Formats: sequence, C-alpha cells, structure tokens
Amino acid sequence: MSDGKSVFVKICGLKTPEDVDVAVEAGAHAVGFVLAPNSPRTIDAARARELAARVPDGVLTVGVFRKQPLEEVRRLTEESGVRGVQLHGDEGPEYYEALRAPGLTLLRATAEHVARCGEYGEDLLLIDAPDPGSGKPWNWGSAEFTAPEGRWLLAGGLGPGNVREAVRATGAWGVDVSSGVERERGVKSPELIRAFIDAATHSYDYSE
Ligand SMILES: O=C(O)c1ccccc1N[C@@H]1O[C@H](COP(=O)(O)O)[C@@H](O)[C@H]1O
Repeated sequence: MSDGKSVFVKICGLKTPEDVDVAVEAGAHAVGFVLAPNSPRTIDAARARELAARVPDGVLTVGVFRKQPLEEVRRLTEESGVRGVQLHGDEGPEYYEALRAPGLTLLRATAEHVARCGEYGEDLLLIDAPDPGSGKPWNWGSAEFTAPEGRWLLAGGLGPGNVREAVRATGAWGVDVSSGVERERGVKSPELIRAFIDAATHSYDYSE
C-alpha cells in the first residue's frame, strides 16, 4: 500500500535516444544531459537538442554544468533547448539571478550543508557527493546530515538497491542518478534505469 508520497526522479547523463526513451517510458520526471566538459557523459548542445526533442512536455530536460562561465551556460542552454539548468560549482546568488528566465528551472547542486531550497534563488536544490558523477556514496544516512527544507533532490552513489532506503532515511523530495544506472562508466543500462525508477517511485510503498 502506498501512503501517497511521491518521489521526483531524475535520470542523468543520457547520451542516446534509447536511453531517453527508456527513462521517459519508465516514468522519469526529469532527464539530464551533461553539457560540462571532461565527463564520459558529455554531449554537445546539438546532440542534447536532438535528445530533448524526444522528451514530452511533462518531463523536465536539464543541462548539467560544472564551473562554466555564465555566457557559456546561457549559450549551451539556448542551443540545446533544455528547460532546466543544473549548476555544480561555487556560483553565488547573483549567477542564479542572471540566469533566471521565464520557463527555465534552476537546480543548485552542492555537497555543502544547506538549510533550505531557494536561498540562492534556485527552484530545486540537489544535495550531492563532493565528486559529482563519480558514483561514490556519501553519508546521507548519518546523524550529522540534516535534510534541507523545501524541494530537494538526493544524489551521489544511488542505485536500484539503495534508493528506497535513502529516500526513507532522508525524506528527500526527489532523487537523481547517473552511475548507478550504468553497465559501464558512461554507458546506461535500460534494465537498471527501469529498476531505479521503479524502486524510487515506490519508496513509500509497503512497510517493513
Ligand atoms: O555525471 C557527470 O559526469 C557529471 C559531470 C559534471 C557535473 C555533474 C555530473 N553528474 C551529476 O552527479 C550526480 C549523480 O552522481 P552519481 O554518478 O549517480 O553518483 C547527478 O547530480 C548528476 O547530474
């Protein structure tokens, strides 16, 4: 039985039409394209545009950036047509203010302790491991971790086998994954994508 709580699920680092179709069909709420350089998941803006065009309106398309200049983020967002921007860096509130545009969802990714979502003007907060995209888990289950208020996503070392426990332990509003749904680094697995979405969306079903 479900207690009615739903969990927002983002599948990140998609590179092929097949990846996108599997994630969307399995019920992802958002899909991410890495527009930051030097990742095994990096794609260019033209490729991201092709992939984003496959995604129905109800699913958020997100460009992922790391420590890139504002003008580059603006240009790649425009060229790719993504409707969300996820920033992994030390950008301050003024950066978010400068990026804000109608219809654009801003995600702030950080490994720091943050009290609430929205302090920098972001729409969604992403609490991640210090090394984003590494697949390494962090101590979200420890007593030192205090969940932020508002809409926040948990990321970092999640996979089909631990996402349910992670959501229950932290009360995260949503989850984000990349490595945990790959069969090898940078190559997604349809089976793992489906299993992750199923486990995450049913986090509050059945009691133990
Ligand atoms: O995935 C990447 O290569 C990446 C590159 C630059 C910034 C962020 C990146 N990924 C983000 O990391 C988490 C998922 O990490 P994990 O692999 O599941 O542990 C997620 O927020 C991705 O968007």
